[in-house]
Amino acid sequence: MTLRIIAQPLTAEAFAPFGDVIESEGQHSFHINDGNALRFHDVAKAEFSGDAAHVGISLVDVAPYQMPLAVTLMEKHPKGSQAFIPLDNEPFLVIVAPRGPEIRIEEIKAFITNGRQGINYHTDSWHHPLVSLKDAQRFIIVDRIGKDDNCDLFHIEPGQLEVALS
Ligand SMILES: NC(=O)N[C@@H](O)C(=O)O
Ligand code: NI
Repeated sequence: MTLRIIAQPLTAEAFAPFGDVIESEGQHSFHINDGNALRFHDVAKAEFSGDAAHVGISLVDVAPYQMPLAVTLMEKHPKGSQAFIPLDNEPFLVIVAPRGPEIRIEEIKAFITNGRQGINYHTDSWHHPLVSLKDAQRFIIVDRIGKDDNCDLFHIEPGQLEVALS
């Protein structure tokens, strides 16, 4: 029997156990550049650990996934946070699970972004690899750059879990 999870609209409150929502709504802001710009300040924290590592900024082009999404893999990064910021103003799917050594599929949560929102997974937060829904989408990634391994995987039996938009 396949468990089907319906993605819910992403909110900062619902996502708080897993990370930060990168958005201007509800954020502390102040004017800069002689009042010509409004800065939404410190909306998410980039974390990393390890000596020969740093926080880097990358770009990624993601091919769309078929929906409903068959979930067979989750991952986490124990040595740093990972942020994805969309550049195409298109909603994308965010799938997360509570912290811990194992994942119970009943506890997995799925969110759909509003197209403007980005997300920042906290260090060691279980998540599905980045899922775009329409054409190839481009994102900015802000995460730990290092030569050592920083990706724990959790495999889910095919046919156990799918995520749908409605
Ligand atoms: N590795 C990478 O850039 N991305 C994945 O960790 C992911 O969460 O999509
Ligand atoms: Ni990741």
